[in-house]
Amino acid sequence: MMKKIAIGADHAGFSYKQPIKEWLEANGYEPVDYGTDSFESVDYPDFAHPVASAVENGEFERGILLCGSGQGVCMTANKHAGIRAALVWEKEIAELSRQHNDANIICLPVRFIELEEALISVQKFLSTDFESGRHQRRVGKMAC
Ligand SMILES: O=C(CO)[C@H](O)[C@H](O)[C@H](O)COP(=O)(O)O
Repeated sequence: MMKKIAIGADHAGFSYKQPIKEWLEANGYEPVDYGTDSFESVDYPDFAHPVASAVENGEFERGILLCGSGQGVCMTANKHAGIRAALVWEKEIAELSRQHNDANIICLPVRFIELEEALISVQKFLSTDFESGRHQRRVGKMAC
């Protein structure tokens, strides 16, 4: 199931969507693209909600969201009860978001991260396991 990855962006995240899709395909993943498809100004919740819903309902194990700062898509995705969306700006944060937080969506700030760092972060996000143990207890306390 992990092989299918949901990906979505607003206009500010659009420029990294294609390179990330190409990296996913080159590394054995199957990206499913929820848009947007141009630099025309759009509203990030219109793309973050569908990706979050698809991960939440089990269609995908992981998702990738892109916007200018990463904040808008992250805040939107985290409105979904089954989502743990992580704002990631470098690879170690990506690893920690998996090891400690069992993140199921990575949110990348395309206006503030180099493409190479974004790609390495995606790689870490997809290949790092949750450590469980004390972290499972904490993740279990997230819901309110
Ligand atoms: O949600 C955001 C910021 O909280 C994202 O970074 C958006 O991509 C950004 O707000 C878009 O800004 P723009 O001036 O409309 O291009």
